[in-house]
Amino acid sequence: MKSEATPLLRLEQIGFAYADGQPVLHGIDLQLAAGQFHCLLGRSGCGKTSLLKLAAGLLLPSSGRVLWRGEPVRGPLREVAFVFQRPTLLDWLSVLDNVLLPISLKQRVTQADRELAQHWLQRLGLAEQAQRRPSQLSGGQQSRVAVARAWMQQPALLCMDEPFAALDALTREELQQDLLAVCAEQGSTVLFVTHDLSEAAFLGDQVSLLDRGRLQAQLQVGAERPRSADWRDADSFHAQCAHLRRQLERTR
Ligand SMILES: Nc1ncnc2c1ncn2[C@@H]1O[C@H](COP(=O)(O)OP(=O)(O)OP(=O)(O)O)[C@@H](O)[C@H]1O
Repeated sequence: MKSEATPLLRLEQIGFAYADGQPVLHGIDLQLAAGQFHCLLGRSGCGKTSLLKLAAGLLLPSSGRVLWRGEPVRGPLREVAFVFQRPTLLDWLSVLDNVLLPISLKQRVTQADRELAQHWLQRLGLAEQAQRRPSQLSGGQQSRVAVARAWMQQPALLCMDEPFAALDALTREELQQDLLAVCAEQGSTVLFVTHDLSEAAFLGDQVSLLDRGRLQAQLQVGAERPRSADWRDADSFHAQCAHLRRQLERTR
């Protein structure tokens, strides 16, 4: 019998190598409880995306195991939604139909599905854009559509791979703020890849710092939720960033 304390996701001593045989990840232990926001932080090429794919069952480990609700993962997890750096929207569909895509690929779209999609578009400030094509939107708006589409799936875990990295600094901060607000409303569990330490400090409850495929440190971010935009100006936020920077500087 699984205890109440079974984490949603547990990675045990994960090692991974791609087909070319080069090891990419070594002995990673990580766990994620329901409702947590966990950031994977590290320099380019340290293995963040590979770890995210392993967590979602898109890759299988070479050694160790991934447990989802206490059960070994053997393939892609259906309860997981992904948001990538590029929004990957289909330009021959309207914004609304892009948001509905996870549903329309599986079954006939109902009126309730349309209402839910409209809800997410409205929640992310895109109500006016529903009938436009993705190419008619700004980069920030396209990222919002990708986030709305992920929420349509009502995922138990949201995996995000540098979703805001291509955006300008202010738009990125607005999206981070909106993401936190929706996560708080939904009680979402998020695994979020970034190489931006201030993004990790602002969003994460925990930050796992990766260095050349190894977990170098795991840090708790001591700030309470909800975190407002004002927190970015607070001494405690700057202290978190400075702490992460010192840890990151130890990596190469
Ligand atoms: N399909 C693949 N086949 C072989 N090696 C790969 C493949 N994908 C990634 N790698 C290698 O695995 C290592 C980790 O890559 P990964 O994309 O996980 O890092 P990352 O930290 O997400 O990088 P970035 O921040 O630049 O996106 C790199 O050395 C990369 O070259």
